[in-house]
Amino acid sequence: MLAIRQVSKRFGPVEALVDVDLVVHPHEVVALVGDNGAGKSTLAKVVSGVMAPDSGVIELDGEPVAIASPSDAHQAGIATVFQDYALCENLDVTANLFLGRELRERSLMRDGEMERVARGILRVLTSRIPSVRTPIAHLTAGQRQTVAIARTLIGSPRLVILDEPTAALSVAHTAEVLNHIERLRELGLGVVLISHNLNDVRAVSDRIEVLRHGRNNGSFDTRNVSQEELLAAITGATQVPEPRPSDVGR
Ligand SMILES: Nc1ncnc2c1ncn2[C@@H]1O[C@H](COP(=O)(O)OP(=O)(O)OP(=O)(O)O)[C@@H](O)[C@H]1O
Repeated sequence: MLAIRQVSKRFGPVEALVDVDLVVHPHEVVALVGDNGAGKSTLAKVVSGVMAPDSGVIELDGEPVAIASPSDAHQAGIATVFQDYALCENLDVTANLFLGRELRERSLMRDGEMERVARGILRVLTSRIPSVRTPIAHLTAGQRQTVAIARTLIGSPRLVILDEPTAALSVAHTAEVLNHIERLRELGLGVVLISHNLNDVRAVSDRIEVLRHGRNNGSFDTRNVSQEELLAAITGATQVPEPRPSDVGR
């Protein structure tokens, strides 16, 4: 569905991305991992139209597409949840889901219809948010992440990119968000999960792509990769053998 080919992006002397490739299929969760500064967020921003790459091609269904703005990405069916969630605290769940894309009939907002759709989306995600009329300010961090993910489903996306969705969450809320990611896959979407948490990545992804210093540094089937292989790809280290007892103190 999505293919990123040979994408590069530089910030002055910093090579944030160098000839990066990434492919995502429908019904697939691809985890994008790498150390701080590896280029993960830059790649997410390029695919979501927040910043333009210096070179490279983005293809959807095998056809090159120009994603020059977030609105282009939205039109192409690409939705992204960034780390700050970008929710309005004073507005309720429904208003946040439809922010800037409100359903209207002539000039009147179709509140009832928006509420119905909001409830439907939260049901699909098996969310535990009690009411779609609750203001965001009254929600837990986990529930806010749920709303941010639910918002991606307005407008029927094909690909959802989640940038560190569990970074600020408790164990229970993390489990809930991982469950939402599984639901997105069941719905047939492609998901790119950017995460530092290898437990989360292992729990929910089908494939793991490693970035290191802005370059591809390994592609693994989640079921078959060992923790050591993953860490070696992330850190760039080759396997260091354990010191033998006879070496200790030398
Ligand atoms: N707007 C910018 N201006 C200058 N340098 C930037 C900018 N955005 C990112 N960089 C640099 O590009 C490189 C890649 O950054 P990026 O944020 O994509 O990495 P990351 O893998 O997402 O890291 P983290 O896990 O810490 O979020 C880093 O060296 C970073 O300092």
